[in-house]
Amino acid sequence: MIHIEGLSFGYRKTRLYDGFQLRLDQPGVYGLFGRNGSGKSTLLKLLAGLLFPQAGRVSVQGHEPRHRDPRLLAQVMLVPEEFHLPDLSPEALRRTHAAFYPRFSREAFGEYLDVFELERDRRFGEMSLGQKKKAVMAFALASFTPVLLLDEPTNGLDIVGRDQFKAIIARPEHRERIVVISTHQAHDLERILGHVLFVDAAKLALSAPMPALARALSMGVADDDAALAGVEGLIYHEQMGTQRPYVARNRGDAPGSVHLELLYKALSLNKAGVLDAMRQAEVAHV
Ligand SMILES: Nc1ncnc2c1ncn2[C@@H]1O[C@H](COP(=O)(O)OP(=O)(O)OP(=O)(O)O)[C@@H](O)[C@H]1O
Repeated sequence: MIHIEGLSFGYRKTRLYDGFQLRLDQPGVYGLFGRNGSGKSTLLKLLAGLLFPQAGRVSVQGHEPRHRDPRLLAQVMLVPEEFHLPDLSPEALRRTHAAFYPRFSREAFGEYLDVFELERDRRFGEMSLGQKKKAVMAFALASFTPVLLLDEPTNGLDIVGRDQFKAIIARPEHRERIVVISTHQAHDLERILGHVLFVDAAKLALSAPMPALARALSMGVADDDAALAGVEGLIYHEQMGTQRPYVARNRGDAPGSVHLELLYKALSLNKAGVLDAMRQAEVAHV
């Protein structure tokens, strides 16, 4: 469980969070979105106890991460966007670090390394950046911490690597975890996300399960301006040649399709329109 109440945090020159609230009570895969510099990585570090709130309370699995209680550290795994690894092999990493995570599965680690096509005994110093990232993610996934925080996990992975990552995270053994993924790769990850969080202007602008978004919003591509003019409840549209991808209110009973990249742009440029559609559809948000 993750509970944040009244969080304020800023760096010397940048105020990032002010009265920020967030509650994640259910297991699932949460996509954390926001513009560059909106504070996503900072939020993950606050949850992992690497940064401390200046006001308010952050609670993860019933502990305040700032105390860095070993009982919590065994339950939370953060894979930062940039990391430094000792020059070990994946197998040596397991031998030296798995003991910190009581639920770590040696068997799953081996399977994930196989999925990622990594050799257990090859040293990190001999691996490419993407291969190192896969090795660290295989370890993090196999740790089975109840809370898993991934900062831009697919950055630096090739197309096959992204698919491998999605295939692993969608496996049933991860269903009981809270997985928070900060990403700009909205389209890439939309099939595995169950819930969307959007951070904007020091607040949580949107927190909604994917099915709720599908009930409230309709997204598609109009062939031209005339077709776009026929779309009711238009919230956002853009131009791609003659085509007009759009986000509109879903006025029917059937759930619409959710394209996270379009939603991201709609939220960035017409947040009020999206939130209004959520209110009108009476689906939970924030
Ligand atoms: N150690 C630091 N010292 C001072 N300012 C920082 C520090 N780390 C981050 N910042 C600033 O805080 C803001 C938020 O940074 P953060 O990395 O959390 O954003 P982000 O949403 O993850 O960004 P991106 O999408 O670009 O990865 C940025 O303006 C950044 O310059």
